[in-house]
Amino acid sequence: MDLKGMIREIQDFPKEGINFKDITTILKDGAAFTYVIDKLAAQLEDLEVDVIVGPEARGFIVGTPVAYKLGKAFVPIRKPGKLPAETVKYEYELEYGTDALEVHKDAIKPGQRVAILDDLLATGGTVLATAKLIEELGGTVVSLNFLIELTFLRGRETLKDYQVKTLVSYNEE
Ligand SMILES: O=P(O)(O)OC[C@H]1O[C@H](OP(=O)(O)OP(=O)(O)O)[C@H](O)[C@@H]1O
Ligand SMILES: Nc1ncnc2[nH]cnc12
Repeated sequence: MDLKGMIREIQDFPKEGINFKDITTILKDGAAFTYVIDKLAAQLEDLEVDVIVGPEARGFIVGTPVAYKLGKAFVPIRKPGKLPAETVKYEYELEYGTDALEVHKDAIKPGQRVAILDDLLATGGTVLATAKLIEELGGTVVSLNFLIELTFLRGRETLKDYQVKTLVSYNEE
């Protein structure tokens, strides 16, 4: 499956200088979407994962079907003010700005084994923040899995303490 050929690239979105990788062109193709979810799920088969965690919003798109396929729990990580119960918060930087993420305090039981899923690894800030939130709750992050990696942004260096797996990589903007 030529995933790279199916990912649409939009220059200067959401601001000048960013070459946006648009996965909606994969999502709207049932066979391609199924292929991606099956591949991401297969990477987790031997890791005895208890919980799949995904950051808003595109982490939900890849995380929830993988959790369903593996028969595992899903925990959403959300932008501030969206989760209704008591939360913990972590602030982080993105390729284009800064943001913060939250998780419910009771979302993870201490000792649970967690895989974090997202569509794209850029600087690694989003998923590092997600991993820190999980660890603050006592979870163990056993894998970070992405559809796309922008290698030139060196996210793997930010995430050097973790196992990182990706399906498609871009070596230059
Ligand atoms: O590795 P990083 O530099 O952190 O960048 C990657 C993150 O950026 C995008 O999300 P975005 O914050 O644009 O939010 P969205 O999923 O709601 O579109 C993407 O879905 C990743 O979560
Ligand atoms: N270049 C990019 N394309 C799509 N999503 C992103 N998130 C951060 N950088 C991105």
